[in-house]
Amino acid sequence: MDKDTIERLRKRASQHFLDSIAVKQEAEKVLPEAVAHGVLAMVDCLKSGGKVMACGNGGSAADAQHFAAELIGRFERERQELAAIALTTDSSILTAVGNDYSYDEVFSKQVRGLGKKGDILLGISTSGNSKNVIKAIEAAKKMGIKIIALTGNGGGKIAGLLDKDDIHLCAPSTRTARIQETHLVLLHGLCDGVDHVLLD
Ligand SMILES: O=C(CO)[C@@H](O)[C@H](O)[C@H](O)[C@H](O)COP(=O)(O)O
Ligand SMILES: [Zn+2]
Repeated sequence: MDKDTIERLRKRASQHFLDSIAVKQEAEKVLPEAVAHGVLAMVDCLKSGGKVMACGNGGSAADAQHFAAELIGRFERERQELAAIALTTDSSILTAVGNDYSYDEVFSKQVRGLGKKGDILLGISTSGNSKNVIKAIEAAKKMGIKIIALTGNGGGKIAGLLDKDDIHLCAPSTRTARIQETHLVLLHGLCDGVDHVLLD
């Protein structure tokens, strides 16, 4: 690899760090209070025997699974297992519902099948416009399930579905990668807050 190519790639990699830092600094100005509300909602839900159901597509599916793993397993400290499930992992459910109904229904049918009043739906969509996440939110709201929505891009259509009982964490960017990177900080902030309330 010639030196010019290395330098060009080094600059691009450097710019990713700088752009990511800038979005996170903006997010830090506007989102921490909503994270605090999200933490308290989750602790209330979990202490009352509820569970957190998480869903999203692509990178956000990975985020949903990452978050469920940290609640069931652990974040930074040992504690009791917490009830969380990612709706993105059962390939038989995803393929059957996607094939027989529509991909738009893959999360909403699981919400109706598994969810109960008092649970929380953690819906993750960088655009705020993924139809299967929207339908999951609509299903959850009909069942008395509170929504914590992680979005970006101004919140997209999801922003219009939420009411004052829900929690909206909208990353201040229009770029999917930057939004995803901010979502990870938000998810770790939620984990840390839950541990703090339960353990300290
Ligand atoms: O990770 C990436 C791009 O960074 C992709 O896999 C991305 O998550 C997918 O295109 C998703 O389908 C986007 O959906 P959403 O975040 O707009 O709801
Ligand atoms: Zn990505």
